[in-house]
Amino acid sequence: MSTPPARICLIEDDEIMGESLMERFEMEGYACDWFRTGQEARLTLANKHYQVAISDIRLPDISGQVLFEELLADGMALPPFIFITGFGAIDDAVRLLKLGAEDYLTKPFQVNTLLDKVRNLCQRDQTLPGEAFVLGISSAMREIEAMLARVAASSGTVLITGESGVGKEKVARALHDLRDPQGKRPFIAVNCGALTESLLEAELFGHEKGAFTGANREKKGYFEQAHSGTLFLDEIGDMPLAMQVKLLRAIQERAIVRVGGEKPIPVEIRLICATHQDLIKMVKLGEFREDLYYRIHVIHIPVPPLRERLEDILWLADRFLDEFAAESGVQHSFHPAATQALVTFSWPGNVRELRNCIERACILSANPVLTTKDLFDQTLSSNEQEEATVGSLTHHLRTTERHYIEQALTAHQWRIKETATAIGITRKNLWEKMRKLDISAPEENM
Ligand SMILES: Nc1ncnc2c1ncn2[C@@H]1O[C@H](COP(=O)(O)OP(=O)(O)OP(=O)(O)O)[C@@H](O)[C@H]1O
Repeated sequence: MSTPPARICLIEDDEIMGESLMERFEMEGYACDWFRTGQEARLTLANKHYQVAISDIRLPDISGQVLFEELLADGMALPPFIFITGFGAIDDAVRLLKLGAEDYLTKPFQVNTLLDKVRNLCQRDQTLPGEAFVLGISSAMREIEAMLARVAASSGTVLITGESGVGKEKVARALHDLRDPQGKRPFIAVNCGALTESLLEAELFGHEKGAFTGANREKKGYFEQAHSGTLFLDEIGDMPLAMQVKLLRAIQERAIVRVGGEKPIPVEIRLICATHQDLIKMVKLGEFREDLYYRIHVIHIPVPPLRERLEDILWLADRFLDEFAAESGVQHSFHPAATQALVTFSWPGNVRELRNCIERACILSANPVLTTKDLFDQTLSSNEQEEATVGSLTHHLRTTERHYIEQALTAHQWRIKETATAIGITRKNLWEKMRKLDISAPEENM
């Protein structure tokens, strides 16, 4: 798998400066997202992984310092920040370094100096352990990756659960690849729900010549084809009860008997099962064998739905853009409003739906910058729904800002001047925000 380019978040309102930096970064092989306002950058930083962020200190809507403080207060994992300060604003820069910024440059500066710093930070990020990000950047998917690394050495049966389209097969494939990085062993995927009972047995275990009408020659089943590698049984909950007994026997005995045959054939496989169904409930209803459930449940990996791991959305979306660019030769990108819409949509069909949505937009859009309409015109039935998703984002930001300001005020005993200084805004600005966000001091502080 080729390594994706290091990603830079550039926050700069000056058109000439922004454009020339962006061009230079792209020439040097980086992927760069350029934001003109702090608010736009904030939304994306919350949901996308960058190796470096570069921000001007003076932005039209918010100071770079306030933006940085707000991001820190949101408690998210931030990339290293390099600030660009005006001449003589050393005090600002020192304050930012104390807050945790990585570095600063004073205007005018040599672009090569900035590039050196960026290069060093990107190298540092790549050397971090466990940062290969095969499945996603959310903590949930990173935990799954860490778990796969632990499980890879064993041969225990793995059960992967999760809603349809969350990437269960992708997880199974990642586990297989960990065990077989050279790609020399087979990975056989079977959808148990797609085959009838009689077909399933012959497909899984194979058949001897003459076993049934039409069996003109002997045939190896999926178990034998997967020998020395991985057999992935998707939709295991759809497997008929009679087949479940046969599967259990094959797992216990590490051998199969072909349809029409008698001789057990030993098979050495890693078995991975997956389902979107609630197997425990099925066991209680007598629809799934309890003994098989315990046999395949040795290692359980639940994959959360996409709406519960928002950080993965834009990371995946960018991967899909790169994937389709490699096919079509046209590199699309997202308009900032489209980026917001991607994050706020609930994705009931999970990663599959996200991928389809981006693929469709890449094929149909005449413009390389994809808009919300390009992505969602067919998914959302009306403008009202679109407004509703954006509305919920506004609500989220308002709630976050309110919470942050209330916390800062409480920490400073509701003293306006101190709080305003601490969060890097003027007293007037703080009063305005309090009025806008409907924040008032508790009675004991009045
Ligand atoms: N981490 C990921 N990175 C890239 N693509 C992904 C990832 N996860 C899922 N996908 C893509 O999303 C689609 C659905 O993934 P997958 O088939 O693995 O889901 P699933 O949970 O097994 O679905 P189902 O329950 O329907 O079998 C596929 O096109 C897959 O390539």
